[in-house]
Amino acid sequence: MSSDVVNGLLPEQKAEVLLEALPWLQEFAGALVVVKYGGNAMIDDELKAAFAQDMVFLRQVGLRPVVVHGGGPQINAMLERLGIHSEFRGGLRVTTPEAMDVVRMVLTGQVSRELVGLINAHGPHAVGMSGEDAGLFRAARRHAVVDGEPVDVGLVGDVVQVDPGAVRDLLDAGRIPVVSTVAPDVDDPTQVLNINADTAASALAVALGASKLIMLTDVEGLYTSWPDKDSLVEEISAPQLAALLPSLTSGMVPKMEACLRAVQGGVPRATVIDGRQPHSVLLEVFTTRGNGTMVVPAPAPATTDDTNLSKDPSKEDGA
Ligand SMILES: Nc1ncnc2c1ncn2[C@@H]1O[C@H](COP(=O)(O)OP(=O)(O)O)[C@@H](O)[C@H]1O
Ligand SMILES: CC(=O)N[C@@H](CCC(=O)OP(=O)(O)O)C(=O)O
Repeated sequence: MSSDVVNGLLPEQKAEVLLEALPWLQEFAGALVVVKYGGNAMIDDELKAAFAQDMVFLRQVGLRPVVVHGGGPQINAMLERLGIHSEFRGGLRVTTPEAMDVVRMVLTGQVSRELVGLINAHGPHAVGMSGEDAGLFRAARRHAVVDGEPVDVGLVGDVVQVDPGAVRDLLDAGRIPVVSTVAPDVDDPTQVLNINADTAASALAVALGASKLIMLTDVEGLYTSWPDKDSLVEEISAPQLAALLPSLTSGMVPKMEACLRAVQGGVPRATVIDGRQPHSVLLEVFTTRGNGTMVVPAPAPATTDDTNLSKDPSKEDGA
């Protein structure tokens, strides 16, 4: 809502907007929330600045946000500039040693710096750190799975150890940690691996015992039969998601796998939201309807129509 729109509201309407946040402020007081900011949702400067404002807002009202960022499109752009070929298999970048240098440079040296700067425009809140810092992550080489078959994707890892001590120290000092997802290989710490940011955010959320994992992407949420717009899912339980996973494709595979792992690891909810909407995080945390797709541990209590995961517009209209 622009300030013009807000100024156009009656005082009682302004109060109503603020009051809608009250139960959520109470529920999330002190809550640790891991927010994964995908490169595809870093569309323009205004949107990135709005995201930074949201992080400061969360911190200022007593939550403890931890940012884990991606940067896939930004890595693509740099690889292209340098004339290095790159492709994705099963949602993961095939990472050669040459590409790995670029991944590390772009994530830690470019995207992290930009987000830290945008947050710190509001005060000395953000501190950037890589998965390499203070033993935060250790990773093991992983394969992608394409058509049920394992595929070698090079220097790509999955987080197998998390030492969240440094992140906790920063949170305890009132800071906002901003994490980039490069990690040493557990079998050869001199080798760094490229970690999909969804995967890393999930591992960190579990290790920190986060109250919530929020994933910002460039789509409204999970569609059960992509790209059928009527198949957008509002809420899905871990068992339902586990059954759906083999049918998912491209970037949704690591993203929904990450949500599932987070919830199975004890995070009470993981949401995928549309980062193209300015202030999508504030809307997700502090409004009653929220937005996007929420993954929860157990199926919601049965309703008259408990087979349909999709939003039913007729119900939204109160019909
Ligand atoms: N079932 C699905 N539901 C929603 N999006 C899907 C689905 N299958 C594929 N996609 C694609 O996945 C993209 C999000 O994944 P990705 O590009 O990796 O995002 P990010 O950069 O935010 O991690 C969407 O823009 C959409 O094009
Ligand atoms: C292994 C792998 O695919 N790593 C990702 C890391 C960045 C990322 O995950 O960025 P988004 O969240 O913007 O997609 C990559 O190289 O693009």
